[in-house]
Formats: sequence, C-alpha cells, structure tokens
Amino acid sequence: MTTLRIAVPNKGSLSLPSDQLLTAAGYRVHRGNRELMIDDARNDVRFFFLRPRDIALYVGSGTLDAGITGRDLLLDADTGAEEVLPLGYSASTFRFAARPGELSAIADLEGKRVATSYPGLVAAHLAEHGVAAKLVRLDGAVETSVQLGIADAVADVVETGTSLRNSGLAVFGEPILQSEAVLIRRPDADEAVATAVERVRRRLKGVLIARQYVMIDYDCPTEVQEAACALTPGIESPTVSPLAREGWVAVRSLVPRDRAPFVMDELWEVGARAILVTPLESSRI
Ligand SMILES: Nc1ncnc2c1ncn2[C@@H]1O[C@H](COP(=O)(O)OP(=O)(O)OP(=O)(O)O)[C@@H](O)[C@H]1O
Ligand SMILES: O=P(O)(O)OC[C@H]1O[C@H](OP(=O)(O)OP(=O)(O)O)[C@H](O)[C@@H]1O
Ligand SMILES: [Mg+2]
Repeated sequence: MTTLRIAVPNKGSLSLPSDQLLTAAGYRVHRGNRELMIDDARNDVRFFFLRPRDIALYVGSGTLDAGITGRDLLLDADTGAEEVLPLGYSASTFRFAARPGELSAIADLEGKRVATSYPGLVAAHLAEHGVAAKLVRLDGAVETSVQLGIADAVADVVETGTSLRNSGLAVFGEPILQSEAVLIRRPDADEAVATAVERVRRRLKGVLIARQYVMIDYDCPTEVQEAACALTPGIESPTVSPLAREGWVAVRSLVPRDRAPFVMDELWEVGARAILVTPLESSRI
C-alpha cells in the first residue's frame, strides 16, 4: 500500500486550525519537538510541515499528494494543484485598497503601482480586466507601502479591516477573491493515491459537518408529521419511526447548529414534543 504524503501549514493563521481539524479526523499530527515530518503509521500517512505559501508548489508538482493551504495562496501559485474541499477557517477577502477617495474602480489602477505579496493572483486579475499596472512584490506588511511612497495602491488579505484602517487605506472596487483554508490534491494522481486522498477528504468533511450540524430528535402526531419534517429536512431526508403511542411518530434529522434553537421553537409550535438536540462527534456523509 502507498503511504499518502500530505502537506500541512507549519506556521501562520492556517497552522493551528489545520492541526485541530486533522486531529479531530483521527490523524496524528502533534509535533512535540517541532518536527518537520511526522509518520502517522496507523493511518498510512506521512505529514510534511511546510510554509503555507510553498504547499501548492509541492502538491502541484506531484511531489506531495495532498495538502492544506489558503485558496488565495493556491491561485497565486497556479501550479495545477486542485482544490477538493473548502475547510471554513482562515476566511478572508482579497481586496484592492488605496487612500480614501483616490481610486474607486479597478480601471483607475491603469499605470499605477500596486504592492502585493500575491503577484500571480493580482497579475491574473488585472490582465482579466485589461488593466496594465506595475506590481511591487512585498513579503508582508503590504499596507505600509503606500505611506512609504513605493506604491499607489495595495492588493491584500482583509479580514477585519484593522490593518487597512491603521494604515489610512480603504478598499475599493469589487473583491478579487473570497478565500479560506482548502484541501488540495495533486493533478494526475494514480488510482491508489486518488482513493486515499478521497478518504482524507471524506474524513475532513465528516468533521466539518459534525461541527456545523446537530442531531435533532422529536415526537409528533402523524397529522403534523409533514409540517414538522419540512422544518427538519436534514441533509438527505429525515428518519421517521413509529412510536408505541398510536398516531405518533419519532423523527430524527440533522439541523444546522446555529438554526437549532429556532427550529426547536417552530417544531414546538406545530405540535412536536420531547424535542432533543445532541452534538455530533463525527460523521461520514
Ligand atoms: N488576518 C487574517 N485572517 C484570516 N486569514 C488570514 C489572515 N491573514 C492571513 N490569512 C490567510 O492565511 C494564509 C496566509 O498564510 P501566511 O503564511 O501568510 O499566514 P500569516 O498568518 O500571514 O503568517 P506570516 O505572514 O507571518 O507567515 C492565506 O490563505 C490568508 O488568506
Ligand atoms: O483585516 P485584518 O484583520 O487586519 O487582517 C488582514 C491582515 O492580516 C494579514 O497580515 P499578517 O498579520 O499575516 O502580516 P503580514 O502582512 O506580514 O503577512 C494580512 O496580510 C493583512 O495584513
Ligand atoms: Mg501574512
């Protein structure tokens, strides 16, 4: 059997949530001594801890089979690695910003200097819009470049907007990209690798579903069963079982965690009783 080779971010905002997700999915990624590589023999996986920016390169070239990185980093590297599952954390928007009022649309960047750590992504976006601008490639703290006079605008990751505000900049134009952590895989994998990557994808997806959903159980009279099930359609379909009590059924379904209190109110109002909500440990859907 082939040992799957998976790249995991070794630092930055992707690192901790990636470790937590993999651990919840049953993998052993704990690095007691900042190891660069860990063998998880039980799962037949070898994890490589790499800079998030480099992960798409390793996976795109087929050196590694799969990895976790940011969608923005994946597109910036443009290596042929494929996104197979959005992971929900390290979410951000990729935006243009300049001094408030100076620029208002992407076309205004014509002939201007744009600082960024994501030159591949920004060059592709500008070319798509037919805008010729000069890219200034920086490693980080991109927001400061306008104040220091080496750029007229920036293109950067925005989460809360605090970094932009602190540098006296404001976003303009349409967002370039919505980013989040993603599971990626190599192109042209053989069947054994493709199957093993699919197993990882299913495990991670199972944890994400368990985090997003809760199990709801309730009893209701058969005459309101349809109305109640409409409130709890589940992912596929609710499970309906007969109750010993004549004219009643028991229903079990998944509901989005943040909707659960509202669904409970609505179920009660249509006549459901004994409504119970239970968290999920994991799932395979
Ligand atoms: N403030 C943030 N909020 C959410 N996601 C972020 C934030 N900063 C960076 N990211 C995401 O993290 C990934 C960038 O990884 P990177 O290695 O740059 O992490 P970092 O936290 O910026 O660490 P560093 O720049 O110190 O290496 C990208 O996918 C980016 O969208
Ligand atoms: O909208 P905000 O909540 O302020 O977050 C966005 C900032 O976070 C990241 O910076 P990071 O701390 O990684 O520093 P860097 O620019 O050196 O990468 C990103 O590059 C932005 O600067
Ligand atoms: Mg950064």
